[in-house]
Amino acid sequence: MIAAVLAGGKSRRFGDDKLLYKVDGKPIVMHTIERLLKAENIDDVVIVTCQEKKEDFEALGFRVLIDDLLVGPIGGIFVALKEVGDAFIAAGDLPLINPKFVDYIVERFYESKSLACIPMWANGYIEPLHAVYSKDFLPILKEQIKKGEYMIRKAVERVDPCYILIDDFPEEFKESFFNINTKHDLKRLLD
Ligand SMILES: Nc1nc2c(ncn2[C@@H]2O[C@H](COP(=O)(O)OP(=O)(O)OP(=O)(O)O)[C@@H](O)[C@H]2O)c(=O)[nH]1
Ligand SMILES: [Mg+2]
Repeated sequence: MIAAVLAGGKSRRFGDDKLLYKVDGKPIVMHTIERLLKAENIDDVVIVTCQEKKEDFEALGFRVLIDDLLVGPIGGIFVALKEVGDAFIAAGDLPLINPKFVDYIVERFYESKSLACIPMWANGYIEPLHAVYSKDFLPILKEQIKKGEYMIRKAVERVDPCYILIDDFPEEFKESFFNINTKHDLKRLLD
């Protein structure tokens, strides 16, 4: 399966582009990508970003898809599924993403034959940017975007996804969802 890394955000909370910010000599997004490529079920990575940042991300050596919808992550998912079919969707700012957890989610997706396989916390909060989606989810996404409804949760609730209960997993798996939003979050990464 292809992993599509969403990289079209504005990093408003971070300041400059958080995905290109270097930690241990590597852009944060490369930490995410290298971990994704360690997953046995992931064959390759594509990066989904906006036109202006195309060259910056191509320089990392991966295929870049252009998201010109400008509607947030839901647009990135739409572009990814349209171009590559079924995909593991990952936010670019997940430098501790766990390859074993990625493999597990992909396996559950194949077994369940659902339109999406999405991790969920005990309180019902979902992690839609660390999840697998089927290309058959495209018509739903299209309708939602057309309506101006950009919350991924709303699209997901229209189908019967396979939810993966995160709290059933050991602590090390939960780190997989650690994402960088502010410069302060870098501290935890360097610990
Ligand atoms: N392709 C694409 N990716 C997006 C879009 N909006 C956000 N993302 C990505 O989705 C991931 C999670 O988004 P956020 O954590 O909110 O990142 P952000 O929007 O850059 O940051 P803030 O401006 O601080 O909210 C990041 O990897 C973003 O680059 C979009 O419109 N298109
Ligand atoms: Mg955002």
